Amino acid sequence: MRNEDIDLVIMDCALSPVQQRNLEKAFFAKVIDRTGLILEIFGRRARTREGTLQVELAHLAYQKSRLVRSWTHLERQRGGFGFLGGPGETQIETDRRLIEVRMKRIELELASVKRTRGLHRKSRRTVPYPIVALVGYTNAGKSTLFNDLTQSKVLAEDMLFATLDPTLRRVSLPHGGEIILSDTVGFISDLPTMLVSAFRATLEEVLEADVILHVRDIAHEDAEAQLADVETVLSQLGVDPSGDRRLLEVWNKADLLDPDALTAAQNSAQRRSAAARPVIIVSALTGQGMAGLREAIEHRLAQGRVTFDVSLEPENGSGLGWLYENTEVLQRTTAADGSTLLTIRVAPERAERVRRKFFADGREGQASLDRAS
Ligand SMILES: Nc1nc2c(ncn2[C@@H]2O[C@H](COP(=O)(O)OP(=O)(O)OP(=O)(O)O)[C@@H](O)[C@H]2O)c(=O)[nH]1
Ligand SMILES: [Mg+2]
Repeated sequence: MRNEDIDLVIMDCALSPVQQRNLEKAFFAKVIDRTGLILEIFGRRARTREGTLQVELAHLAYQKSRLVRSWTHLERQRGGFGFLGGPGETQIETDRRLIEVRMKRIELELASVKRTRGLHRKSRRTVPYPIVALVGYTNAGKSTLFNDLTQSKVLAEDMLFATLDPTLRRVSLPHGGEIILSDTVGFISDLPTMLVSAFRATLEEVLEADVILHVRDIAHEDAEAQLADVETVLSQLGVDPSGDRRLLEVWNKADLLDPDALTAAQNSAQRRSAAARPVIIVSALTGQGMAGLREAIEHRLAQGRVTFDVSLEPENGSGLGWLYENTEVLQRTTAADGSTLLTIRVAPERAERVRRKFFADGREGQASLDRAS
């Protein structure tokens, strides 16, 4: 190894600090493990305050876990004399406390950054745009898809974790509905749990989304394994991959499939969609299938939404304003007597407010539930 002029060895597994040290001695080169590498990449990609803080938190959690491990190792060496303590132990205890203090501080700062973002989200929520979140394995094409849908230029690169910070944009759907699309960090197999928890704040966007697009690189040789990995992370976050009705699978990079593979994919997508687990096949690069994706998002959002026909007195300007601000106005006409007739649509959780505000006399017959499925 010495002769090969190698500076860095990356092990695709987890290493204990002792293993790492022994390997460094043997290789005469710096050695890092899988988590160390992921942290390194994350550190380079972080752009926003939130991203930087999350990476730092993950780094500290990593360091702390390694202190614990070497501490038990020392314990074992000392056998039954642990109660005597020792210089090594004291040092490690101090280090650990210092790390904990810093982690606490970062968590507080993260909470405040997140609160500000939460406020933003809340003000966004009063504008009734549903949120559509992109999730998927790193390099699956989420950002490319995001750029196509939003006509913007978020960094999309053939590299791991090109996206680290959440990015939000507004998108218009074919029938005029608007959504907020959210691009986010990609997943990877064996994503260390400390990274998942450090990035929880970012990934929580996903939990609040109205539709979750799971973007898959369907041409990748490990497509099935990546599917399993992403579903594991989703479960860790509290999204049930097989039961959550908000999930839509997007099979991306269809342009890379040969005709036979494409036909096979189309057939299995059809079967899945018949079983109410819709799959949309696209190529974010060529644009193939993207119109279908937009429609599928729209369709999914319409599910469970309640449509009302509301009639407003001509002088009820505030009611009109409220409806435009809080609901999706599908149609508006003026009746002969000057009153305004509106057809509006709202998410199920808003339907009650509309009822109370405009149907106090209990004319429930005017609401109808969309049953598109
Ligand atoms: N051939 C082909 N390449 C694609 C397609 N979509 C994305 N790519 C390429 O795949 C690579 C990764 O795309 P990104 O959009 O950065 O992937 P991502 O999922 O955002 O990746 P991370 O942010 O790293 O998690 C880029 O080189 C894209 O050009 C597609 O439909 N077809
Ligand atoms: Mg990306």
